[in-house]
Amino acid sequence: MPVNVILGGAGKVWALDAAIVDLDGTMVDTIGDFAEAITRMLSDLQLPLLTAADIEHMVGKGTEHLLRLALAAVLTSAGHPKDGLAEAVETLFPQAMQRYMHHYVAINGLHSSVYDGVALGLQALKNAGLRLACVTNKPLAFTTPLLKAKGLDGLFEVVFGGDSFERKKPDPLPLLNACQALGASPARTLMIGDSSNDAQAGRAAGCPVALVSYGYNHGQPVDTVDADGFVDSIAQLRVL
Ligand SMILES: O=C(O)COP(=O)(O)O
Ligand SMILES: [Mg+2]
Repeated sequence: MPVNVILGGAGKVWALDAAIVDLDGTMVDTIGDFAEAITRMLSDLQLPLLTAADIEHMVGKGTEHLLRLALAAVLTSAGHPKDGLAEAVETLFPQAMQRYMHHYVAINGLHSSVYDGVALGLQALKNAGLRLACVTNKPLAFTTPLLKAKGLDGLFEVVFGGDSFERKKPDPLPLLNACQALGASPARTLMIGDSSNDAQAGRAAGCPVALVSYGYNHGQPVDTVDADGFVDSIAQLRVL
């Protein structure tokens, strides 16, 4: 029996069997973790530092993308011309990645917190009969311990990271694989995320999409993103 869920205030009712939930910016505010690991990495490379606000705009498309944007920003601020910037980023990239991974594992979860309504809202969806998966672009080695540290691991039947498959969100592949793992059809699996990245992946997979209003969305207002509903808290996804 599908579960009827309303996506937001005036939202339409969706008959659902499952939900896929994004991690960074949707369940956990992890900007503090990203900022700490990037600061330590940039210090190791003796490069200028970035603010947490700068970093917030760069999160959501996986670690490689984040590090390339961070390196390009600091090289530019240090006066590097646009010409040859991409090559300079690639030269620094392997060492940046090595230092970043080293630091992130040490601080994972220490500078981050679960958003209001996440545990309550997801538990209500699960109690109503929805099967839950977590699909994030965060590396799986950081995802599993973070979910556990924040007491969210027991909610999910399956958890996939940015390195679990050949392609990451916004590609639909991780969502389609999650639907398959849950034995649910995409049309009856809700994608819950915070960004256009999640919405695009959801649309391409054929999943309905609900976005939270408080996440990162690459520094853009989230209400302009094509989605089926918007909520200020996951607890606002109401089961009928
Ligand atoms: O880009 C990341 O590392 C994480 O992003 P996500 O959890 O929002 O998918
Ligand atoms: Mg996100």
